[in-house]
Amino acid sequence: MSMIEFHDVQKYYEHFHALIDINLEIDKGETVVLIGPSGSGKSTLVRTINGLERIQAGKLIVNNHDLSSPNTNFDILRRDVGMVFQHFYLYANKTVLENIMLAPRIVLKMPEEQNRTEALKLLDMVGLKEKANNMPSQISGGQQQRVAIARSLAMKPRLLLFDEPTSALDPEMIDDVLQVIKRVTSVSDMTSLIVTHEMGFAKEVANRVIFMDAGQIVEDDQKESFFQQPKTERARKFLSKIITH
Ligand SMILES: Nc1ncnc2c1ncn2[C@@H]1O[C@H](COP(=O)(O)OP(=O)(O)OP(=O)(O)O)[C@@H](O)[C@H]1O
Repeated sequence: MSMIEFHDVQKYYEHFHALIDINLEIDKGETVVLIGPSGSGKSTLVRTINGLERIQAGKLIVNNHDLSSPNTNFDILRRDVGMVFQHFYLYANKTVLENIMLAPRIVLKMPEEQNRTEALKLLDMVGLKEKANNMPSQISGGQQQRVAIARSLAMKPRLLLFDEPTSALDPEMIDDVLQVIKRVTSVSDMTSLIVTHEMGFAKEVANRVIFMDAGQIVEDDQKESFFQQPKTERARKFLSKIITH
């Protein structure tokens, strides 16, 4: 069963053709990593999936919602589609625990006790239970990003999108966040699409790798084949330039 289907999708920013003939199908439960040079369209592609960017042509189906239709209800779509951004956007005037409990309380009308229990469980999962009553400004950037991940999970998304979740972090914070993402994507039956520049992480966590260049999907392959034998010269060049670890 598909979670995401792109059929001949085109996206323009004014006259700039940012996504060109995108055809892509991602099944429920897959963990897909999206890589490619800066400006190749990775963020744009991910942002079309929850309607932060609209497409101009083609068909885009996400969790059975047709995003190419003018009648799409994005509020309903976004209940099932979480997103973790480069910057964490926590509510600065609310505690870590309150940040996690807010959306389930308001959107899902979850009873308070259940909400608190589940939020604490999620904080435990991201290794931050002892920070529940701290304010976001009292924890590190890496810890804030782990709270943002817990906050997304609190809505029990079917699909979780990550847009360069570690690129705003100090190097020593990156590993903890990547380990949390790895844990989250391996224990649940959620579908995940992750834009990252961390190749070591992509090798560890992905089932499948999509490589974009200049607005197009150039390769779409199982992780092993992509990293061992990229099919195109563009992907070979990209892989030879980046530092792997
Ligand atoms: N709002 C916008 N208006 C006009 N052009 C845009 C807009 N957003 C992105 N672009 C352009 O679209 C192209 C793709 O951008 P996008 O951010 O999707 O690339 P990316 O692969 O995510 O890059 P990076 O790895 O640097 O984040 C770039 O050339 C960018 O300048």
